[in-house]
Amino acid sequence: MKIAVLPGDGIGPEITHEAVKVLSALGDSFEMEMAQVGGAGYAAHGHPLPEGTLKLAKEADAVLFGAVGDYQYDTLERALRPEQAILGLRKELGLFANLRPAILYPELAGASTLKPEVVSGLDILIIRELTGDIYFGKPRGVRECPDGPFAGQREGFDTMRYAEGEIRRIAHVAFQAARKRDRRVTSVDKANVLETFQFWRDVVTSVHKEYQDVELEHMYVDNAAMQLVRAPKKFDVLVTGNMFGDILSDAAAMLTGSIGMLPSASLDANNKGLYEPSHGSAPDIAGKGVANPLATILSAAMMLRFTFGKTEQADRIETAVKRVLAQGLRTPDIHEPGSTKVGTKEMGDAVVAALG
Ligand SMILES: NC(=O)C1=CN([C@@H]2O[C@H](COP(=O)(O)OP(=O)(O)OC[C@H]3O[C@@H](n4cnc5c(N)ncnc54)[C@H](O)[C@@H]3O)[C@@H](O)[C@H]2O)C=CC1
Ligand SMILES: CC(C)CC(=O)C(=O)O
Ligand SMILES: [Mg+2]
Repeated sequence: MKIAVLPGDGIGPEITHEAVKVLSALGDSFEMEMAQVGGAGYAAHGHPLPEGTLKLAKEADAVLFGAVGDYQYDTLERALRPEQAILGLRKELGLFANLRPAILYPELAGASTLKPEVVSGLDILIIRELTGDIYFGKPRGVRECPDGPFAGQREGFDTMRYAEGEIRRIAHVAFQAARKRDRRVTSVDKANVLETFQFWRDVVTSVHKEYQDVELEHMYVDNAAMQLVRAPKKFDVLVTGNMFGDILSDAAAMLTGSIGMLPSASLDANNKGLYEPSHGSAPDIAGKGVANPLATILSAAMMLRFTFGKTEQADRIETAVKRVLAQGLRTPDIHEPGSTKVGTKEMGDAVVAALG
């Protein structure tokens, strides 16, 4: 059981350290090897995804990832920016299915920015396609605008595209996940405007024929964004493209109390995966010891469940997280009167102590 640990930038090293601590406390024999990635990879090796890091990620059974990105690298040419590391890993490892469960722990009902009755009992699963869409489509760039009122000026452009097979495989993931839950899938698109997403809707509808025991509804992304804050509990499984999923999952994170609570699993066709919190490197709080490590710790639990099939160990971590929340421990991102404020390390220590 080899795990490649890639802490990355900003709060990445702090939160990953806590997740490693929790994994090490389980009493299993994981082989964990660390490597630099993102801005740290660029600083050490001149590339955000150094060859050795990619090799390690490919050889390992799973990857535990922190986050990448820092303002100081924002002016580098795009190919060298830290974010290319996570995009490159997703593509190189074929991690097309991103599972982002948004669960509101009862102890945090008062911490959400939404009213408790809107969010209490929330348990939805956002499934985001992760290796296609406008994030990867080519051509892209800045060129001379060929026509129209701005002809001759510079224009920026990207390409949105999805191949049928890409849509089919993520639709299968969504329907199969729904079978283990409430058997309802909402496919989110923008079929009223975009060719790519009319095609998405048609293909999802066709895959649905194999899953007649699962209810399928289609929803435009603007409405989905509204429904997520109006009545989020109406959703069960939400499946969507790379960009819409990126945006909607950050919005869903706030239903759970904080972006620091939302874990994720990025899986290939064989459940080999990369596990990372849904948030970024949070440079604004990096190095202060206040980042919430729970999304990363819960991502490690997802790793045990999906890649290693260690359900009991995954349950142990999730139960420990519930226990520390029940003890009233909160990192500062979660505003709750009467709670006990702790830092990143104290939260990690508390989870270890609560493993039982
Ligand atoms: N997978 C990845 O590695 C991702 C990397 N990024 C990168 O991260 C950098 C910062 O991006 P932002 O847009 O600011 O998004 P972000 O998710 O890093 O931060 C947004 C806000 O949430 C807070 N936050 C995030 N995680 C937290 C945690 N665990 N505990 C407490 N507070 C937390 C931050 O302090 C900030 O106020 C950029 O360079 C961006 O490209 C962004 C998203 C994903
Ligand atoms: C840095 C981006 C490429 C990724 C992102 O925002 C995400 O995966 O949520
Ligand atoms: Mg994002």
